[in-house]
Amino acid sequence: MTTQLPVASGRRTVAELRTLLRPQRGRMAAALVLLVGGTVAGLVTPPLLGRIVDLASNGGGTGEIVLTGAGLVLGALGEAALAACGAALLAQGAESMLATLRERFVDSALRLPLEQVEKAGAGDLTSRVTNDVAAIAEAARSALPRFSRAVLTIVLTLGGMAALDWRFLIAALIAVPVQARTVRWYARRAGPLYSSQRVAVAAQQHHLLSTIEGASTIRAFRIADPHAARVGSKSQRAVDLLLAGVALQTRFYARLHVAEFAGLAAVLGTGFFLVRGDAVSIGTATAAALYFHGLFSPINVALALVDDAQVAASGLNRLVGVAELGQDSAVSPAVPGSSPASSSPSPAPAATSMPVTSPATSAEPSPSSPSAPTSQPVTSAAPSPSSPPAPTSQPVTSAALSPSSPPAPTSQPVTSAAPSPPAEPAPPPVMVSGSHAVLVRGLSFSYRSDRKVLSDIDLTVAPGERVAIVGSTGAGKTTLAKVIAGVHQPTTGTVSVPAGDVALVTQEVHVFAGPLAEDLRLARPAATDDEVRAALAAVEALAWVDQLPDGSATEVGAGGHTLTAAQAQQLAFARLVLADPPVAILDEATAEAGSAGARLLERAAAAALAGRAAVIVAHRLTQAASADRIVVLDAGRIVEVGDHRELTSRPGPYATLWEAWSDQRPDRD
Ligand SMILES: Nc1ncnc2c1ncn2[C@@H]1O[C@H](COP(=O)(O)OP(=O)(O)OP(=O)(O)O)[C@@H](O)[C@H]1O
Repeated sequence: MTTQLPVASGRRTVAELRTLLRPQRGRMAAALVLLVGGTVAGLVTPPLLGRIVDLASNGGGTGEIVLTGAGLVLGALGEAALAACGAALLAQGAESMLATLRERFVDSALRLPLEQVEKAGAGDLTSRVTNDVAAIAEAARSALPRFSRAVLTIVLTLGGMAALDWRFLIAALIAVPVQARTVRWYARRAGPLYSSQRVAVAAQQHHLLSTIEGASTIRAFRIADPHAARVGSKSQRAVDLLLAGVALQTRFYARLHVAEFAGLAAVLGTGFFLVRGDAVSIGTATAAALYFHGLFSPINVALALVDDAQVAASGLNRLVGVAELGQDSAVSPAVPGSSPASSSPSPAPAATSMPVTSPATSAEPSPSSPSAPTSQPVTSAAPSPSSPPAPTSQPVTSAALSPSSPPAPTSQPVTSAAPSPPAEPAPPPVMVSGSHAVLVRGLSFSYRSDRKVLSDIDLTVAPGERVAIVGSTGAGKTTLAKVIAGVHQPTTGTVSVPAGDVALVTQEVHVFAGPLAEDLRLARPAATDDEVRAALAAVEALAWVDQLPDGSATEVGAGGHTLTAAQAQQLAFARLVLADPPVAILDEATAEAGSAGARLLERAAAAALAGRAAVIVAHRLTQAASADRIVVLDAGRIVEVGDHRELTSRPGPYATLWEAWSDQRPDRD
């Protein structure tokens, strides 16, 4: 089930617009002055035409008529020039505001908790950056200048009518109640309709995208028909709502025409009686009728643009919704305990002395472990609520390594990760005996409330230690890796990665479009050419990279040189080398390739992991055999811990897995 990303309220959006408007104030004020000037220049036309009527009916001189005609031409030219400049300035200002909002949206979207994006589906974000931005851009470019001019024309024309004779203004205002009712009637229906249109289009795009992305799976399982039917029903819903919008607009215009008829009849009738009573000349009555007729177009434009405004406003609310959400989540890592990799939905224990004497199944480092933590006791104080926010580390390492990497956690040495509100007293310091790279305490995790996927996990990984997680399919290996990496938040318990960044490398490696070296620099933008080459050499990729048409400058990714899955995986390892995080999580990173390729990738992984703590989800048990420690998971619980020699020397779950795997292995390496 998908959960749409949030939509901001109208009030929040207006507040956001006000902030965006601040730097554009000068430009917008100049635009307003120009537009008012243009409108006033246009409003001289009806009185001048009325004057020509009077001159003609009273037998005035040709010279005077020509002079009035010249005034008409000047008025038209002035109107055109001033209005064009004003509209251009207004559009520029609006575009600049939109550009800023778009940048903030992208920035926020990249910081969103992955879980939230996954729940909302890719279509939601995509439709916000495509359809919504297009609707707002269109409104900013064309609707806003037209709307501003229309409103100015209406206001100033009504003033012009009053100047001719106040009774013309009263007659013209007869149309207003009908128009006001029409607008209210329309706005009540249009808002919800456009919102549901956007939701329907987002759902349609989401299903379309996921169907295209999963095309090979759909074909393999022969489930094309139900998928096509699902896309069809989503499309039908979007079409129905779009047609409902067209029907609504038609009824809207029909009502407006009634208002126009009533208003014009009233103005002409008033003119007739005023001329008969010698209160005004025929020319003045003509000017009043022309003024009122001149209102048709701007009133229709302004009211019709209510339509565009509704569409743009609903798009704007959706953009601001994400922009604000991203700000919230960007801020949250600074709050003690709320960073992805150091989170705790439940309050941390008051004080814990570690290492805790662990039961046989607790995955503490064994004393014989080659990289056991130092025995020097380290007191690490959990940040108190009043302490300054922990500095957030660059999100570059994790984000660049895998599309499913989480935002980087805080780099503060947080061992206790209670999300205590500021009002609560500071949690007492947690005593940690020995340093650690990853500390998992009492962790449980559920995707759905009715089923625990992980239960009572305690795991400590020492700096530089390599821990392999093994277990049968569905045991919870990937889930544990993702929780440690911060992709998922623990349901209960704590995960802390005190040393700073953690990088997740999965087998779904994304190669970003662009030169290969730039792809690697996503992990470390400041990396020199030599560092990039050294990283490639470390993972044994330099030889084939040098053979590419333009070496490391070769365009790769979508539309560029196609890389094999193994090459893409090597690039992911090279990014890991460049990012140089103290902790790396590998999830089946070498499971893709065939046997020879797998050995190459295993060497690349080993090189990339050198010197850092690693949690490796091991499907090939050779990965487990070479690890410092092996953690065996079964149905979400740790059932066995030890190194390969230890675990194969006695009967147990790992020995059984090893035996079964050794029997199947064709190469027995
Ligand atoms: N996104 C999800 N939503 C709901 N349940 C899930 C989700 N991902 C995994 N699960 C369930 O959680 C359990 C553990 O899955 P997980 O992928 O962590 O196991 P695994 O040991 O990595 O398995 P495998 O070796 O097949 O990858 C399984 O029962 C799986 O069906």
